[in-house]
Amino acid sequence: MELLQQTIRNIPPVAHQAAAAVKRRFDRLTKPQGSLGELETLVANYAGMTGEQMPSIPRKAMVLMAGDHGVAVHGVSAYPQEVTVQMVYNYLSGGAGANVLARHAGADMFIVDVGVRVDLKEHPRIINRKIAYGTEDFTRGPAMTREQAVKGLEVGIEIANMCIDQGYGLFALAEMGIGNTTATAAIASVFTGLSPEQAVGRGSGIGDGRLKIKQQVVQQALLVNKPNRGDALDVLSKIGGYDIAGLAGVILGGAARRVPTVIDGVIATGAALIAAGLAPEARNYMIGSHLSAEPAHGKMLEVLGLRAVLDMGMRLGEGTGACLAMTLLDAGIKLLRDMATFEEAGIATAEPR
Ligand SMILES: O=C(O)c1ccc[n+]([C@@H]2O[C@H](COP(=O)([O-])O)[C@@H](O)[C@H]2O)c1
Ligand SMILES: Cc1cc2nc[nH]c2cc1C
Repeated sequence: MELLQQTIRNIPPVAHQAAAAVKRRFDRLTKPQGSLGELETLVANYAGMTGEQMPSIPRKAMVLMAGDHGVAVHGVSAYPQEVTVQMVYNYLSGGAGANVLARHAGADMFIVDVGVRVDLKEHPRIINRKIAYGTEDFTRGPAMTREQAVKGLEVGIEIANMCIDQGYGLFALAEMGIGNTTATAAIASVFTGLSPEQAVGRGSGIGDGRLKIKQQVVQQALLVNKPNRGDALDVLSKIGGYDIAGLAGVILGGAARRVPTVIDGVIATGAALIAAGLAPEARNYMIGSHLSAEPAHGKMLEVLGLRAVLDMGMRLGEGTGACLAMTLLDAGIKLLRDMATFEEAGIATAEPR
């Protein structure tokens, strides 16, 4: 609890001067003013987070939190629960979508077991921080205890600190957990006011029958647990997951040391809602990536004040959208640093209006 509280207290305000300096430089570059659109905003916001007026390409860490969800017993996923652990081995061998796009973005992957249902085989690349063998079924009571939720958050903070100590300057959130879109829909319903029917989507690709069950499951979870939206730790412990807790911790740990986090899809955004509930200032260190196909995602981003930079119908999770967004941020930083100014190129500036 101490690490969590201290981390929250340490989150600094953003450096508005650095963001303003970036905007001024974009206006001096050889292009019509504002013509790089949201790419300019992305880099300016990033500069406000890090405090650098002339940011360099950051070293990138993708933190993938894997955990199982007790609610999976209700058949709310299109895939069996074993897929969580099977995909963890796929990440370790480098063959998942997450691995391909992390390599594409130049990000190193940190694969963390925070709550997978079984013991994993020894592997040099797995970071074992297992808190429990999956969450409890939250239609019958809380998914975890408050203490376990704090532990999950502190795992994320610890991993963030370890990465920052190693020189990483940007995080991408990534997760794997069969059933985690059900937990996320419940969290989304609490923080956005969407009804369970509106918040629940097809996740990994369920049909109409499972969709109906998933809606009932979320409704039941809210009825049984009565999560208090004013207490994010209450929400996380009752209807969250270890993967979500760990990711919320990464956001907080990064924010406390001015390291921004690219959020990824609907589950990572659920973690972002938890982080923002615990520390509203943490929102200033979040970067949106894509708009997931899950129906609640747009509203969740809106509540957080985040903008999705991509809208491609993606719904894989695993940090795949966050990786693509990181490549856009890199492109923006390169433009800021490498384009010529009007003065350097001897090009006439705009006519007065
Ligand atoms: O990131 C998203 O927006 C997203 C949307 C739908 C599914 N997923 C992934 O699919 C898994 C959860 O789907 P489900 O149907 O088991 O809840 C989990 O491992 C997520 O990484 C991810
Ligand atoms: C194969 C597979 C990969 C995933 N990655 C994230 N969620 C997933 C769900 C499945 C089923």
